[in-house]
Amino acid sequence: MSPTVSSPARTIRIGSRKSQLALVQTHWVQEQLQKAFPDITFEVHTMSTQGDKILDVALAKIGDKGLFTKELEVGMLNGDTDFAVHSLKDLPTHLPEGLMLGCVTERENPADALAVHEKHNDKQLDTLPEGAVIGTSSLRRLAQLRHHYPHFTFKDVRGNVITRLAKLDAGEYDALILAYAGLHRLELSDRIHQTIPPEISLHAVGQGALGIECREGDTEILELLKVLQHQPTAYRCYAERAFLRELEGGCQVPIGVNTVIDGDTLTLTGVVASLDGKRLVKDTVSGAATDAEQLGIELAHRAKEQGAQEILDEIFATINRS
Ligand SMILES: NCc1[nH]cc(CCC(=O)O)c1CC(=O)O
Repeated sequence: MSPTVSSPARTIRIGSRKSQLALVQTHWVQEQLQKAFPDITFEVHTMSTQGDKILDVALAKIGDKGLFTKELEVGMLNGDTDFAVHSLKDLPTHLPEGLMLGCVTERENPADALAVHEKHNDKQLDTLPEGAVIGTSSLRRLAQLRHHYPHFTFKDVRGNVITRLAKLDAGEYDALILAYAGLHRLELSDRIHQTIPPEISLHAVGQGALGIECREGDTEILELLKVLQHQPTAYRCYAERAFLRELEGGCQVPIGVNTVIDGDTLTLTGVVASLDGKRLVKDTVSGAATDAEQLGIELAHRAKEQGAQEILDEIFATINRS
C-alpha cells in the first residue's frame, strides 16, 4: 500500500486597512485568489495605519512616508501576514528593504470625479458659482483645479470617502473632488456628478489600480499573485511610479499623470504644478511599454529642465515652515 501524500492545507494571510474601501478591495483580491486556488485558504487580517488615526492634521503636513502602509509592512516582515493589498496610489515609490510590489491589478477609471451638494445638482465645474467651497486634501487636485478655476475656494477635507461625503451633504462644502475608482468600488457611482477630464486635472500616480506588496523573493506568493497581474495596467503604473520616484515626490505633492497604451506603445503625460495654480510644467513622452520605467525617468528629467524642481523645492519649504 502506498502512503497517501497530502500536503497540509495552506493558509495565506492577507493584510488590509480597515476602511470600507480597503475592505472592498481586499475582499475582491481574496475572492479572485480563492477561485483560482480552491485548495488554499485565504484569510484577511485588518490593521489600522497611522493615516487612519491622524485625522486632524492636513495630509500635506504629515508627509507620506508610508502613512497608510507602514503597519501592514511590519506585519509582512514579522511573518504575521503574507502580503498586503493597497490602493497603489497610497504605496510609496520606495518600499522598505525586504518588500516588493508583487503585482498590479487591472485599473478602474483613474480619473478624479466631482461630487456636489444637492443644491448644485444642475451645475458642473464650469458653472459652479464664484467662491464655491471645494473640498480636497490633495495638493495635486488643489493646484490643477485652482489653475483652471481660480474663483473657487479650496478647503481641506479628511476622513474616508464616506465621511467626506457626509461632510459635503451636511453643507460644509459645495463640492468635493474624489477618485472615480473609490466611489465606483463603494457602489457610490451615483455620486459621480462629473468625471474630470485630463485636460483639467491629471490623476495621481497609480490611481485606480491595486498594488499588492509582498516579501521580496517569496516565490510561492509571487506565483499566486500572477493570476491578478494586469500587464497593461502594470506598465502604465511602472512608468507613472518611475516619474514620481525620479522627482522624489510622494503622494502629497502636486504631481499628476495620464497614461495611454496603444499596442506596444506607452504614452505618459506628467504635470508638476505650483500650489497657487499659476505655474504648470507639463510634458509627454512615448516609447515601448516594456521600457515603462525608463519613460518615467526621461519625463522627470524633462520636467526638471522646465523648472519642476524649483516648484517642488518651494512646496517643501512652504510645508515645512507652516
Ligand atoms: N488617499 C485616499 C485614497 N486612496 C485611494 C483612493 C481611491 C481609490 C484609488 O485611487 O485607487 C482614495 C480616495 C480618494 O482619493 O478619493
